[in-house]
Amino acid sequence: MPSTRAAFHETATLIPVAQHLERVLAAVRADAGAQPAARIETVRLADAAGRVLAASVDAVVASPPFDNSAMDGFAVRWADVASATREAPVALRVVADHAAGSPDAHDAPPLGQGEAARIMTGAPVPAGADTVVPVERTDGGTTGPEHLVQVFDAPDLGRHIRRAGEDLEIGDRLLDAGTLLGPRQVAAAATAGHGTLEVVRRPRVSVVATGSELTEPGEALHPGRIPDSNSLLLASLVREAGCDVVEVVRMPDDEARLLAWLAEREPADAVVFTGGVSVGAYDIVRRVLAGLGTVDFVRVAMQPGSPQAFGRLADGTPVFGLPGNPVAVAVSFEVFVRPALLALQGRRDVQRRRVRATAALGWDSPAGRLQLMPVAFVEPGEGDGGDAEGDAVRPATRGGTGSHLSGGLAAASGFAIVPEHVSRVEAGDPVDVLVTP
Ligand SMILES: Nc1nc2c(c(=O)[nH]1)N[C@H]1C(S)=C(S)[C@@H](COP(=O)(O)OP(=O)(O)OC[C@H]3O[C@@H](n4cnc5c(N)ncnc54)[C@H](O)[C@@H]3O)O[C@H]1N2
Ligand code: MOO
Repeated sequence: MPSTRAAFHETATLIPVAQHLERVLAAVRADAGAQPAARIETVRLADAAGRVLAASVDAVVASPPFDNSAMDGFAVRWADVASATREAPVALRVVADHAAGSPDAHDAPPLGQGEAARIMTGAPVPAGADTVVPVERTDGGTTGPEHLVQVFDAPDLGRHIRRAGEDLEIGDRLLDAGTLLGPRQVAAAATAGHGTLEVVRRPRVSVVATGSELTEPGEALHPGRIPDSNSLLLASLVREAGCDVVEVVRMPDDEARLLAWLAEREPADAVVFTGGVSVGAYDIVRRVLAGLGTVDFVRVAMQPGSPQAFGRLADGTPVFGLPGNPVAVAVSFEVFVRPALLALQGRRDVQRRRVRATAALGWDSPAGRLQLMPVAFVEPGEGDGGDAEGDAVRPATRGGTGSHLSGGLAAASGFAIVPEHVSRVEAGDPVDVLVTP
């Protein structure tokens, strides 16, 4: 029977969350700075949403690229129509017709006195014209040999013309390196003249769940067994953080299996283990990785998710050892792994959005530890804090703080952050919430 004696030599020192995070971020930022060329690839704009920019992006064409009409109507010389009223309209000769996309306006002779050009929204404004009269302020123009338009009412000088470069001048900085590209950023890059962008190659991440009790989800449970939920959770969180999952492995608590996997694993930019990091007799991740001498096993002043491991495998790959309890895994990922995976991609802001909310129900928190409580947002009126201002939250798990209550994670929309010095959150107290998808 394996010994647990080593456990009794553990130091009980709790490391502050910020200190452990700093150590993790410093290590992965060093990796992100190494071999910059190998970390970059060029993608078409159509494939760029969800990627992180490797280099800043400047406008190579102006927006708009040329002066164009903001209205369907008539391009005019303002001085010709300044006096127009419904009672005394001004008649102009319609000498051209400019549709959006038509190159004609660029080459057309300048509008002369008493002349107008019919123009559609987005069409280039011809030389000589300084104002566009919307069609509603005219008789619409006549057809026939004498193309005339009656202007009933003059807009201000220069109205309804969208000037070249008023949105972006050539050379304007559009996006900074490290920006996560979404639909709006990709569309803006198209406007600014780009067809492709340089992005950071997606980090490749392996996920390994250890535990002899773990069973394929959906399969019949033999006595003592539970479904493996952590590997699914981690693989989808890894993808949500912009990475590719290269391997998802489930293995029993068997040192030989772990050593064999380490010897033949796929190359990766990071490896995330769950389970087997604590002081149990069968905690193989701890036994094997601690033996490498490059992985530290620590206790962080956090609840849940206190036991944490971080370091490097023999070939230098960063490795996380997260605890096995499912809520602890979800919290550990948010607090340490996700920021690290974003930093590996050169993202500057690696933290989730935080909102201030109100506790709808009270709960306990362990003094001396930062608590991350999975919470659900409650509808106004639901729960005790119904009259509180702003969003209200309640613990998502039915039983409170237990880190095995993974079913309750289904209701969570974030994690309330309870500071170390607080031992009880009362209904009505303000709490900061990390908002997660
Ligand atoms: N004597 C002590 N025992 C424990 C301590 C301690 O300080 N002293 N810490 C407890 C805390 S807190 C945590 S967290 C766990 C961490 O232990 P391990 O990382 O070694 O995790 P396991 O023992 O392998 O598993 C813990 C728990 O989680 C379940 N589990 C594991 N993997 C999965 C998975 N893939 N899917 C779903 N559930 C999983 C596992 O069955 C256990 O119930 O240690 C405490 N004990
Ligand atoms: O640290 Mo454990 O993660 O509380 O369950």
